[in-house]
This record gives sequence, C-alpha cells and structure tokens, in this order.
Amino acid sequence: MAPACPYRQQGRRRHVGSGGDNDAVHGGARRKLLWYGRRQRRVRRVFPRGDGRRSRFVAEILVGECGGTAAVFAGVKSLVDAGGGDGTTAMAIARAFPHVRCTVLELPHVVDAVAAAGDGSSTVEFVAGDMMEFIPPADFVLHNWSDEDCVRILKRSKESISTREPKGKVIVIDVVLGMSPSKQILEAQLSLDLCMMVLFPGKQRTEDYWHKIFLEAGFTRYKISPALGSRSLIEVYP
Ligand SMILES: C[S@@+](CC[C@H](N)C(=O)[O-])C[C@H]1O[C@@H](n2cnc3c(N)ncnc32)[C@H](O)[C@@H]1O
Repeated sequence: MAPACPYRQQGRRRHVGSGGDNDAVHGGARRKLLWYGRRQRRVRRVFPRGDGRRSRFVAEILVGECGGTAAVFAGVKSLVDAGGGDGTTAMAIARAFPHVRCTVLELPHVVDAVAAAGDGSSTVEFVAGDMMEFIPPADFVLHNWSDEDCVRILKRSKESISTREPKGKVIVIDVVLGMSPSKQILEAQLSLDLCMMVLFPGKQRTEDYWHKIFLEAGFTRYKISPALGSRSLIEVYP
C-alpha cells in the first residue's frame, strides 16, 4: 500500500525535502523524499490513463458542442497536442476532422506506457520529446505550468508554427477566470486554481493575465471562445 504523505499529515504538501527544522518535526528529509519518489512513480504509471478520462470529457465537448470548432480547425492541416497524455483529445479531433493530421508530443515514459497499453490509434502519431525544447504546431494545456514555463512553451510553439499564409496559430484549451457561464463553473475553476497551486507551480488565469503571457511570448493577438464548460478555447496568433 502507498505510504501516507508525511506532509499531508501536517497539512503541508508543497516543499518536499525543503530542509531546516521542519525535517526533524516531520520525520526527516529522507523519508519525505522516499515517499515523494514512490508517489511520483505511481503518478507516472497512472497519469496517462487518469488524465485521459478528463480529457475525453473535454474532447467530447470540443468536437461536439463547441459551435465555433469547425471554424477553428478549418484550414488546419496538422496539429500537435503537446503534453497530450494518452492522445484522447488528439484522437477526438482526428475523428471529427479527418483532414487534420494529429500528433501527440509526450514525455518518453508516457509514450512507452501508451504503446504498452496498446490502445493507441493509427489516426494519431505519438512522438517522444520535451516540449520545453521543441514543439511543432500545438494545442496544449498550460494551467499546470508556472508563468515562466508558459512563456517558454509558447515561445517554442511560436518558433514552429507556419509564418507563411495561411499562418499557423496556437490553440490553448484552458480556464479563463472571469469568463464563467455560471456560479458552479466559477467554483470549479477556483477549486482547480487551488489544486494547481498545491500540486504544481501553476494557477488559473484571468484574461488580463493571459494577455500579458501571450505578449511576453511574442504573440500579437488572441481570440477567446468560452464554450468548453469551465475551460475556454483560446486561439493565439503570431
Ligand atoms: C496536465 S497533463 C495534460 C494531458 C492532456 N493534454 C489533457 O488535457 O488531458 C500534462 C501532460 O504534459 C506532459 N508533459 C509534462 N512535461 C512535458 C514535457 N516537457 N514535454 C512533453 N510533455 C510533457 C505530461 O506527461 C502530461 O501528460
């Protein structure tokens, strides 16, 4: 059975192995690091599948109900879902828009896990790589990244999208705080914000916040379609 999180017992989870007096209080840095390593391995084993369930929900909305989606994908010949998990979103797009050649860029262990699970699809190509280093045209999730990483990922994307007509674009599917169609959705977005703060160096962002990130990454304009429940579809143009 998985060991209990030493920090959870103390109501703290962020700074694993941070040292100092806390280590003595919470049972020592070594125990925390061992727990963290085991937890990470478990997370890595289940991540592609668990995440896929959530992205299936988003994918269904994306290709099913989002009124403007056909227009969004019109003229798009190829697309890379950077950090695309088990490929659920890319497969849904490939099924709904057969003219779009879809690739999933993922970390090698995720690509291996998907291949081993044998539920990949010939409609989608999986490429092992690091999105911090190189990204072809992409549709990706940014909400678990820090501001610096968002800018870095967007810059990598900008380098790879076509600058010739028809020009490429980056599609971001993420929460835009303040664009909530209901109180329940706003509450869901704020819960996600809390999760991102606790689990990752990320956050949910308002439109003004996104605007600054897009400008810093060198993009000139964007269009937000708040049609995906708690998330919006943001088209970002060089
Ligand atoms: C929050 S998940 C999103 C998965 C999927 N796009 C979705 O919406 O369900 C982030 C994904 O990014 C992948 N990832 C993290 N760092 C990466 C990197 N440097 N290069 C490529 N993929 C990465 C992870 O393996 C994980 O599957």
